[in-house]
Amino acid sequence: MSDAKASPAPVHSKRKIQLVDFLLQFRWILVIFFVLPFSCLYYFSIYLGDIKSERKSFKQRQMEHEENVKEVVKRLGQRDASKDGLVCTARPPWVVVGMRNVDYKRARHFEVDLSKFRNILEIDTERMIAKVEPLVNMAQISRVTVPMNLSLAVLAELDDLTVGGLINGFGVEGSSHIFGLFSDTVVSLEVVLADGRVVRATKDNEYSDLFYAIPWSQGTLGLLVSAEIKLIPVKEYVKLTYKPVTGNLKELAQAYADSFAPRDGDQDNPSKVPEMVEGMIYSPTEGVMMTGEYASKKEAKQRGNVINNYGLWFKPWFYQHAQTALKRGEFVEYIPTRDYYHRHTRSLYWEGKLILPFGDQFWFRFLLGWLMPPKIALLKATQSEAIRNYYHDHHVIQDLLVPLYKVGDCLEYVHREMEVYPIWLCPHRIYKLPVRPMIYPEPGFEEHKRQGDTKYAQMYTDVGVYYVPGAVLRGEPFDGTEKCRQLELWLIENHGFQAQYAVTELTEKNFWRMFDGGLYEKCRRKYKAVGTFMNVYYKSKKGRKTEKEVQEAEQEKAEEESPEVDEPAED
Ligand SMILES: NC(=O)C1=CN([C@@H]2O[C@H](COP(=O)(O)OP(=O)(O)OC[C@H]3O[C@@H](n4cnc5c(N)ncnc54)[C@H](OP(=O)(O)O)[C@@H]3O)[C@@H](O)[C@H]2O)C=CC1
Ligand SMILES: C=C(/C=C/[C@@H](C)[C@H]1CC[C@H]2C3=CC=C4C[C@@H](O)CC[C@]4(C)[C@H]3CC[C@]12C)C(C)C
Repeated sequence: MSDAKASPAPVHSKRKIQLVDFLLQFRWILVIFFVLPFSCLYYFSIYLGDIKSERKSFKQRQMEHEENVKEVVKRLGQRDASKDGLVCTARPPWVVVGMRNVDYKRARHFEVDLSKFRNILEIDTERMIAKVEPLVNMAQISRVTVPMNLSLAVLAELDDLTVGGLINGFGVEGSSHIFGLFSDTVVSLEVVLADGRVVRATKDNEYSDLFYAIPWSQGTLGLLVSAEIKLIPVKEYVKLTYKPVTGNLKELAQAYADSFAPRDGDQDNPSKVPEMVEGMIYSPTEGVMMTGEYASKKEAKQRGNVINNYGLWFKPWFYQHAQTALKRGEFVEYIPTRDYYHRHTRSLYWEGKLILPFGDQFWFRFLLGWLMPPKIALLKATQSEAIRNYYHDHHVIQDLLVPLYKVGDCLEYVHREMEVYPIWLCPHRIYKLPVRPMIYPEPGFEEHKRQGDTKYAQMYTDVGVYYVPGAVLRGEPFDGTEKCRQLELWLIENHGFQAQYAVTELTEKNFWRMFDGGLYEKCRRKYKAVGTFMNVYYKSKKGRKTEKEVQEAEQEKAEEESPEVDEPAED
């Protein structure tokens, strides 16, 4: 019998208005007078740091990198296992992009400061590789590579996302139906292990197990100090086609699949598969599918073509602009490539609407649009406990990774249980690998020859569900915690995965039903992470860590080491 039972029919009683409703309603005052100006200064100081970094030669950056790695090794060596806590990075909880409370950083732990690791170390145009440190963020890398007509193969959308977070967690973008997740575009990882050894892990060297185990491990196998990432050639513009679709949710899901996955299975044929894809579902009956191709400046500037300089501060928010296709019909425009990559940043997808309800109005965009977006770190630093809890209890921010053929079911589930719109759809491959990492395709998927699948990868979709649920908008009760728990069970039953930046209610048993722990545990023991780094479930679990939990985590020992696993790793 199904574990993830659908909830009973909606209760139409009214939810009591609480203090937090007022806090949210008037949050814009704090945002306009404090968060936005300080965000601007914050962004500017980061920008100055980037410029300072860019003025150094690659050689100098590499030399500094080597010194900084030595400092990390030294710091790890200073840890006294008998009294210090387990290791994690020194990034404060409020600085990170995710929704989790990062409670493990509020309990006993041993911090390693990686803040100096913010340089682009090399752009190798022959190997088509960017070597970067883990705190390099998406805005920084696109600012350097796009003018060179190069880009990371998967360039995650929000400016502030870091390479370290995207590799140790997950990253996805409109090109992921070709290249997979962010971690699939990584060529090598330079990692400081628990015992202080610095190793370079690639797909096919002696550390290939570590290479495959690091994605989704949340920094619990070692400290990443640099990564080589695949670059692709790009052009100055993206020619974007907005196609409106109507029908029921299953029909919308099919139209979305048809927008990038040829029904004849010719998924690797560039003439049939667009270079970029995303879908927006605006209601149970309406959506807009967007497909993009890189285009040269010459092509974009040809007579009759519409250029949309989307980076200009007063431009309408992207999801609203795309929605106009429902009224005006299919249209095409040329967007400068970097503006396209960061198209959802200014409005934080559509979460900006709740934070600044008039942020999308023309007068606001024109006067203050240049200050947008508020820095997520400052929003988090200034949100009270009440607002934080509100986001857990009466809001949904989740990314659901589901097989493409289940997108229709997933949309119906989300509609029935949460009624959140708009919904973001972004296809991505999950590769069949020689080993089984934490996330993996459905066993035997290739036999079904489903739309989007190839012999070597199953096509998935990131279903992004962010916003206020219908019940909450109507003033009815909504139990966010229970809805989240049910959603996670639905994902487990449907071979789906939950993005780890989002809040989770998973028990440890269910966490390891969703994610595969085989390779991860093996690497934890082989690379002596047990007893030095926290366990990924301990990091993910919601709620303050009790002293008992902290002690248990610190005392965790690899009790069932199999001899084959226990072999010391070679240098
Ligand atoms: N478009 C997209 O793909 C989007 C992705 N996201 C997700 O948001 C998350 C947050 O991003 P961000 O703020 O950049 O990352 P975080 O700083 O939140 O890092 C995420 C995890 O990775 C670990 N980590 C980060 N850097 C290192 C390192 N150098 N060595 C070892 N472990 C490391 C962190 O460990 P520790 O806890 O020790 O600090 C943490 O557990 C990402 O994981 C990403 O998946 C969110 C929005 C959009
Ligand atoms: C995963 C993706 C995108 C996700 C974004 C929509 C969310 C990622 C982090 C989210 C936020 C973090 C912290 C916040 C502070 C709160 O006070 C308000 C909400 C928010 C700004 C929140 C908003 C949604 C996110 C930006 C990709 C894969 C598309």
